[in-house]
Amino acid sequence: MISATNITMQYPIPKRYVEYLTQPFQTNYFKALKKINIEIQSGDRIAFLGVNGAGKTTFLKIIGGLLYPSSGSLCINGIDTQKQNLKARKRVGFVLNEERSFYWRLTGKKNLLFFGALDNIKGEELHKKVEELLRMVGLEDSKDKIFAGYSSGMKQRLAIARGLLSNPDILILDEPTRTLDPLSAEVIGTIISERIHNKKERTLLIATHSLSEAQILCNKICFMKKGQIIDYSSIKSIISEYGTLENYYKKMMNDEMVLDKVQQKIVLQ
Ligand SMILES: Nc1ncnc2c1ncn2[C@@H]1O[C@H](COP(=O)(O)OP(=O)(O)OP(=O)(O)O)[C@@H](O)[C@H]1O
Repeated sequence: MISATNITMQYPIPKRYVEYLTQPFQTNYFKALKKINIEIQSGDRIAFLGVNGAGKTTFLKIIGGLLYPSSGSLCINGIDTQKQNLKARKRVGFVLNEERSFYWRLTGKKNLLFFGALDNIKGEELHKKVEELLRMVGLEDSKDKIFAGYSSGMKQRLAIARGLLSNPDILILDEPTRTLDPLSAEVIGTIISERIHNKKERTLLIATHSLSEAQILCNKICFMKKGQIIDYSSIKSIISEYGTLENYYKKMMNDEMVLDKVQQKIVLQ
């Protein structure tokens, strides 16, 4: 179980920008997360939705132990990610949507061997694990190609394999199909639903802007707005109330637009 209690995240604003802000907005910090409280049950598959800048990636990085919150606590199966960071991080695999962290001149297989060794997996066990993961993500025939020669879809599949090296209970995927064409996106979706979730009752946390991806891969929605969770519901209950995820999303967005207009009016008057 993942348990977040009063998680707040403040990013520093560089001094040179602060002087352009007018009172009452003049502050040295930007609050990206505001008192987040949530309990996520093991085995749940949750889509994090919300507009750009809502705080999804920041919150997922805190769950993954890649960022420490400014205040509050985050526990994974009772392990506090700040007090026992390494132990908690072992339970979580993180698939970021960026390629820079791989070694471009190494083959896909050698990249996985390198990251596996960093995870302290050794010898025969490491080789077996890497071969198994390459098969799982359908890269067994391209494992000896250098990473630079991979397509975006192949790079993303390798990133998923890397996220699974430590056999984590929780897999976090940040916009896993953002840069992919529809067919490559479908392949990733199939890998996630048929080979990753089904294999082990893994908890999946997926930040996405694709409602169809959310509906196919997940059973719950966590809707974020301006650093807060404004809704956490099962997709079943959303569909029975709103008919479609699109209607639900529009309702959430309309509320936001109405709120923004009200705030604009207040500022303008
Ligand atoms: N390292 C950072 N330093 C300063 N501000 C940051 C940093 N990272 C994120 N932010 C700010 O925090 C807010 C939340 O960002 P975050 O990336 O978590 O949102 P998001 O919901 O994942 O957005 P997107 O859908 O665009 O990925 C944004 O306003 C962003 O500009």
